[in-house]
Amino acid sequence: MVIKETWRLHPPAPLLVPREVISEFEINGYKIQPKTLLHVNAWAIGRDPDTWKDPEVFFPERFMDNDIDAKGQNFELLPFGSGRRICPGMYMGTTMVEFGLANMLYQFDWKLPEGMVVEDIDMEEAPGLTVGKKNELLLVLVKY
Ligand code: HEM
Repeated sequence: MVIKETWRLHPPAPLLVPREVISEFEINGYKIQPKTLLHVNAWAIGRDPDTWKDPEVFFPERFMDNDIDAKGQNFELLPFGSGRRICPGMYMGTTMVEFGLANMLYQFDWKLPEGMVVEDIDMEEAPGLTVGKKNELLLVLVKY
C-alpha cells in the first residue's frame, strides 16, 4: 500500500512514453487525427480529485478496501503504463522496490534529523522523462 501510494503521487515516468495515434478517434468532443503524438499524464491522473479523496495527502490506507493495483488494468494508477506497450520490467521493478524498502526497514530504524518534522521533508521532483527527487533525502539511520 505504501509503494502504491508513492507511485500514485510520484510516478517515476510521469508522462509514460508517448504514443502515436494510428486511426482517428474522438474523445471529450475532440477529434484526434492519425500521427498525433499522445502523452498520458499519469502524474495528473494520480492527483485527480474526481478519482482520489484528498489526492495531495499521502494515505496508503486508501488502498485497503479496494483491489486497485499497478498492473495496467486500473487506469487510475498507471506507473507502468498499460496495454500492448506496458512496461515489460513491471514485476522486476516492483520486486526491486519491495526488496529495497524491506531491506532498509529491516536493517535500520529511520529518524528525522534533530529539529525536523515530517512536514519539512522535501518531496520536490527533478523534471525529466523519468523523475527522481530534486534534493537529497535527509534522514538519520540507526542500526538495530
Ligand atoms: C519501478 C520501476 C519501473 C517503472 C515505474 C517503469 C515504468 C515504465 C513505463 C511507464 C513505461 C512505458 C509504458 C507505456 O507507455 O505504457 C515503461 C516501458 C518500458 N520499461 Fe519500464 N519501468 C520500471 C522498471 C523497468 C525495468 C526493471 C525494466 C527492464 C529490466 C524496464 C524496461 C522497460 C522497457 C523495455 C520498456 C519499453 C516497452 C515498450 O515500449 O514496448 N522497466 N516502463
